[in-house]
Amino acid sequence: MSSEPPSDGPFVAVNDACKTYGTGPDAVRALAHVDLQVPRGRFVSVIGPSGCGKSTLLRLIAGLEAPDAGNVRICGRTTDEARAAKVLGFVPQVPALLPWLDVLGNVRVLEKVNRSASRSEARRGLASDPVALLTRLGLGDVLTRRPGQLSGGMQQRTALARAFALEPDVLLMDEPFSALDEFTRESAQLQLLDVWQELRTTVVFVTHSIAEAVLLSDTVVVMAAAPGRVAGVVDVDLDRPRHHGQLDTAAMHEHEHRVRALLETAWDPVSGTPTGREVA
Ligand SMILES: Nc1ncnc2c1ncn2[C@@H]1O[C@H](COP(=O)(O)OP(=O)(O)OP(=O)(O)O)[C@@H](O)[C@H]1O
Repeated sequence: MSSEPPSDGPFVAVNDACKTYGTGPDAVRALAHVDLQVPRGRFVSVIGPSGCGKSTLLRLIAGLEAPDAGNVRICGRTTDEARAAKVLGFVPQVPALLPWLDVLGNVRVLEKVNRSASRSEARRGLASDPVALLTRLGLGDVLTRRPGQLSGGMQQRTALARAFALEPDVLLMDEPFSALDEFTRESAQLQLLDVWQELRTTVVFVTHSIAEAVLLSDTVVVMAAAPGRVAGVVDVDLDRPRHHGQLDTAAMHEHEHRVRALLETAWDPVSGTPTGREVA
């Protein structure tokens, strides 16, 4: 089966997806009629208050859970078909590294079993060279260290390298930098941008950070809670390649302001509760 997407249409499409956990008075509407379209090669972030359904949305795209209504298509396929074709990669909040393997071993371990068949035939530059990939992510000096000998930032960058090395068509990331301190986080963002700029993998990235979402993304999808829904979308037309020098520019602040304004339409930042206002 070819991994090439249809020439038209989005690469990742979430169509009118609904997901409710539980029943009766305890039911939680985690997602209510959510639509999301991600074109090929785009970096899309999903941001929103705690409990608005970001992780649920990612799990639906990953095929780890099924929507109650609506559907998800990856490159025209169902999520089951996409998983069978190994076109989906996932970077969780907590990196799941194998403690008995060193950094290089952790990146190489899944290569043969998990790389999608189409990719095995056409391995591409950076992703096909684990040492080069790890070096670009700032890990060239720690290739032989085990996870227990790494900082949290190093562990997460190893997990990123492993995900990119599998050359997924779609890479899903669930707050991969949330546990890192600000300084470590900034350098991890830059290294991610550097690798992504070359590989241009289609990414859906969940974050709580407005600055991170704007810096990394082509598009920021803002979600609201109770029920989980899309409050609005902000396209980020800042030049690429991106760099931290852009963080303190008027253009960056303007985009951040638009994301924050959307967040505030559906979430009261003082009480931390949903306003209940639906956003057009
Ligand atoms: N397996 C589950 N069973 C019951 N309720 C769930 C389950 N998973 C998620 N929920 C509920 O669904 C809602 C959305 O959860 P989800 O984890 O997707 O939100 P989130 O936006 O990712 O939150 P956070 O930013 O805190 O990680 C929450 O109210 C959560 O409590």
